[in-house]
Amino acid sequence: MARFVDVALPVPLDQTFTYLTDGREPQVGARVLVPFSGQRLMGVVLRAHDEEPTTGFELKAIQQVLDDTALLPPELLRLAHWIAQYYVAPLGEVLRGMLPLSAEVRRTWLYRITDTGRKILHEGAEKGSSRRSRLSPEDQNREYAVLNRLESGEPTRMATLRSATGASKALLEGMVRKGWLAREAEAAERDAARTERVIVTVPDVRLPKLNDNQLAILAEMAGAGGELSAAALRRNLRERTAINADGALVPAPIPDSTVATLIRRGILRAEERPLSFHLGGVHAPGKKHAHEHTLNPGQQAAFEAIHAAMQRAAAPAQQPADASPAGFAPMLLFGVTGSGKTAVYAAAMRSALDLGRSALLLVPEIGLTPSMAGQMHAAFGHDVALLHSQLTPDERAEQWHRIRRSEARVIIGTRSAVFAPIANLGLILVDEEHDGSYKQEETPRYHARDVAVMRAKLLGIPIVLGSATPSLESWHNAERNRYRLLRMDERVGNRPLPPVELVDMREEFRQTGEDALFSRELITETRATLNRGEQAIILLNRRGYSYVVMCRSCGERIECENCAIAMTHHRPAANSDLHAHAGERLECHYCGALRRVPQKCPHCQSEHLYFYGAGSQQGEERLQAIFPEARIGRMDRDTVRGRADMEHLLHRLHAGEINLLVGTQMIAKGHDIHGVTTVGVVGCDHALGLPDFRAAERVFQLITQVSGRAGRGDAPGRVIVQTFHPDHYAMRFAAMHDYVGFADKEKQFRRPFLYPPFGVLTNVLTLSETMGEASEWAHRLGQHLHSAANPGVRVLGPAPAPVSRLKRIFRFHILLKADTRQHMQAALRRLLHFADREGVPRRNLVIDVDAISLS
Ligand SMILES: Nc1ncnc2c1ncn2[C@@H]1O[C@H](COP(=O)(O)OP(=O)(O)OP(=O)(O)O)[C@@H](O)[C@H]1O
Ligand SMILES: [Zn+2]
Repeated sequence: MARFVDVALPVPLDQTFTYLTDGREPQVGARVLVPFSGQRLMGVVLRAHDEEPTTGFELKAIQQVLDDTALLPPELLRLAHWIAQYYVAPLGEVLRGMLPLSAEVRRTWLYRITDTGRKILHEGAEKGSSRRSRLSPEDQNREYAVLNRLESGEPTRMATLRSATGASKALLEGMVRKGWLAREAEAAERDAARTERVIVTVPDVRLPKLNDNQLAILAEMAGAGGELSAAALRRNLRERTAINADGALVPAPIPDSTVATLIRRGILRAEERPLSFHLGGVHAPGKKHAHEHTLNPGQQAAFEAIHAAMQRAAAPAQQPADASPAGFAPMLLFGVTGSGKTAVYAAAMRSALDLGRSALLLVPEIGLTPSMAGQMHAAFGHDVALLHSQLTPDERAEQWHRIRRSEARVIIGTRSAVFAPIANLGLILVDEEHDGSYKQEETPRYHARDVAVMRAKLLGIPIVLGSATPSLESWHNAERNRYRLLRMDERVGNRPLPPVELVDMREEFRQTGEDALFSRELITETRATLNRGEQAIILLNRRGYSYVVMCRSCGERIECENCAIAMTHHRPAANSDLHAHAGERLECHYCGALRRVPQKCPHCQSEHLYFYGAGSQQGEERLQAIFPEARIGRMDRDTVRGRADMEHLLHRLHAGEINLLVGTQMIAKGHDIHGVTTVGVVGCDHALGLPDFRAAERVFQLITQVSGRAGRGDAPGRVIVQTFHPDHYAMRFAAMHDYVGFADKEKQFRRPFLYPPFGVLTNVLTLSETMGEASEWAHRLGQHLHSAANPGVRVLGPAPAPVSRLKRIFRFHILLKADTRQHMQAALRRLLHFADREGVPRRNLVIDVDAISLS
């Protein structure tokens, strides 16, 4: 037995820690609790050995072994090592990110009867309890009760046994010592029974005479496909609106008791379902699910390429324990908006299952695209597990263990699902691979898309990155044949991509003399759309009412007290009890700070405060004034706080209850609403001016994606983009639906400056509560970087970060660009050593490899 174990701990130090095993040798990959500078920390065992450490410190012993077997399989341990190396992140922090949350540490015991136990039970049954025992007769009876209870062989939880038999924990442990029972740890069993109430329309009932409210409920249920969680239904009924005799939209709530009446009359039915299986029911009535389509030739070709790659990967039999990268097959599925990528994903995952493998689908944010999870649920039923950030720690643990026990073989999740402990993984899909939410913005600062590629490589399996607007990084890889390019250039059903018109807002001003928010063109087109009974979407990519509050006298903007960020003005919400922050206020969108709208300028006491820059809230108000008859909905962080809000909004859109939608970039995310024919883009220009080399790429992506929402049904679509920079190449190529043209142009700008994908980028930040310290550290690191021999590395800065203060922390940064990853990693290791020597605390240093946000 090994005397020592090396443990990775979640502390910002790039090393592991050695502990004495004290006779309890945990498996590599198991979790342990250990003492660490006065605390008890959970760590993961990486190595067991007999090499006496030479540090001279007195070694401590592990306090508790939490898992009998490795919680993380070797595959994920290898991935963790890669991440720690690649992102220059402490291994313990990487591992912590891989495991379900610490709620998991509370574990339960399962007891099982042994052969000895069975023998005792049978002897007792024959002879009565005549054995010699030090126990009281009551306790002896309890022991028999326990054995009886376990006789079937089913492992049973301690709590269940205790309440069923009255046995104490000590009594059970005594039985384990005598060898009558075996005990094993099982952390997740306790959550298996979590359920929720779902309301279902009973099919084929003859309807009795119903009143208006009852009919409205049935319509609501039909709109949701005949099935809705009780909570969602209750909420939809509470917030229901109707059009009154004057044509105005008025609140028309329906009491919950009406649902109960319908259940009593056998028209609806309530069912208890395991919680994890309600995956979002937003689906337009009559619309087919992704897996129900017969693939068109473009989809079929993409599918066949993926299928063939899976078959090749499956060929060598020794996976995954001895994975060779032979089956690794990265593919970029470049399919225009509305080309039907979801159906390709569904078909590919189906064939992974047919080959006896599991499949992982990563999505940017489940809350924003509930229909993706819903589609996969429709296709794969209870084979699906969901992992996303809105789960409670217990729910998360439950899903995690379902996956680990291979009860779910189709795993859908956001960023951290890339670490799901999936056995026999055969395919990884990354939807909307360009999406910024795949990047984790705290330690370990990994990019889930890139980690997914590495996981596929370590396992030797295919991976598909899908997008209508691939990141330049992925595109570059496809161009250099590192990724196989699969293209779908056509929309399904031969639908055309919508024509995009750029409206020059400078010209608009010259002609009208007015600084209008909406151009005449957009208003005319929107009116025509609404009159035709179609739907329109307008993007206003800032939330709130006005995003700048400025003093006319001194010119100062009102900034957040905690952050170097202008505050946004919010007006009271119309139906204010729905929102956490009602009332008129200023809000910081970085730290959430609120303050009252001041009467006077805080700097010069002038009373002339000026509010400008329309956000989505103001957009909604102005649109309502222009189109009083329109049924307007708003989609932004103020109206959509969770998945239920999003589902509710989408549901009303599909049902046509909303015919004009205004919102932030949330409206651009993958929604497939067939009635939308017109899309307007207002005020995207500011993003072009941001100090970030990806600004043009982001604007191109946003315009292309939001344009992609138009014309997905039978009627053709049309897009109107208002801009002050109609000649900017991001605008021009987006208007022409020319991704390749955009990428070529963009590369010309990036290549000479060694920006990704031509170079490797790292943003190094120093953080401190005092400006002096942050600045001084940055300058010392800067000096080191400028003077050290770091071949192939260019250094920009130090300088205050674009957001120079965030949540009261001052921020300086240095940008590093390198020709190769090796050069970058060498420079970063040297930098960390230097920082360590100079006493710059690791906590105050951010090393953001492949940084996505430079602010
Ligand atoms: N073979 C097919 N025939 C007809 N319709 C199809 C077919 N495949 C998919 N569809 C439908 O086409 C629409 C668009 O599909 P989907 O949402 O998957 O597009 P997408 O490629 O993901 O687009 P985006 O990038 O804009 O999200 C959906 O309504 C889907 O049901
Ligand atoms: Zn703030």
